[in-house]
Amino acid sequence: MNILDKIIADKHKELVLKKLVVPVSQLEQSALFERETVSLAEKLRSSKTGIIAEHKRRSPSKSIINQGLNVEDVAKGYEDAGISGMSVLTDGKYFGGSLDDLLYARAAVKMPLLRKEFIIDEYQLLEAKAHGADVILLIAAVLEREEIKRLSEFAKSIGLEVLLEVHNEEELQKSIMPSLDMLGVNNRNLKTFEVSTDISKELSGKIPEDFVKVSESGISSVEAIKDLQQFGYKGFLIGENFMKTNNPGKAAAEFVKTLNKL
Ligand SMILES: O=P(O)(O)OC[C@@H](O)[C@@H](O)c1c[nH]c2ccccc12
Repeated sequence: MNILDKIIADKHKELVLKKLVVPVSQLEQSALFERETVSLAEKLRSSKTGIIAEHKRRSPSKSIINQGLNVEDVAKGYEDAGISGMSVLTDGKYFGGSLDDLLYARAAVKMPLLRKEFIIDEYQLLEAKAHGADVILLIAAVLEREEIKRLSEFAKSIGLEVLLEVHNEEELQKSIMPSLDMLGVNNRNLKTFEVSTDISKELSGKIPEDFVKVSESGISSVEAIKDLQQFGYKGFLIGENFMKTNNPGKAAAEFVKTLNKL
């Protein structure tokens, strides 16, 4: 079984247990459930730099990235860096994250927050909303077209934006539908962990204009961004490059500054 299949199998188990402990009614009672969300797509459309910085403690491909930071400090640092939004990994087993991370980030900042999770069920969308997310991720590699449709429409109905992630043309073609806001191309193949921005370039022309294009993973230089901007990308999801430092906010601020100068 590849890692992605393993993660999804675990997610199914985790969800059965979670639903026993926290019923939907409880999620809907969260004060955050009524919160008006902020649009990441709009921020990206109007930004010159379009950085979405991620909070990621560890990953299956790199093991430990940074375990010693406080998520609120990271969130504030990112916000002060003038980026467009933040991605918060909430998977515990493989990425060392939690819904509490999302909640603490929400309490610390106003910018759009993406719940970075392996979404397979509406319940996780209610959780995202109840913990202060503005945007959710759907991964085409693990969802059928009908599931993408159902989940994205549900997300939109509770005010969440949708970033759909693909890794190849087949995933892209099966996923295009009006209930998506942003289309992300993951430069990391989640099955083999190989990283190359070539895939973002290859797929760029096949993404319809109405979606904001996001290039995800393996980005560590401003030159790579300048290059991807030529292919129409407006958003750039960066994790490790900032998280591996002891001050991700500062690293992001310097990155944005250099990018603005180019
Ligand atoms: O740390 P990187 O290489 O900058 O990548 C960030 C982000 O794109 C990556 O964490 C990611 C992209 N899609 C995902 C899906 C699940 C988990 C993680 C991811």
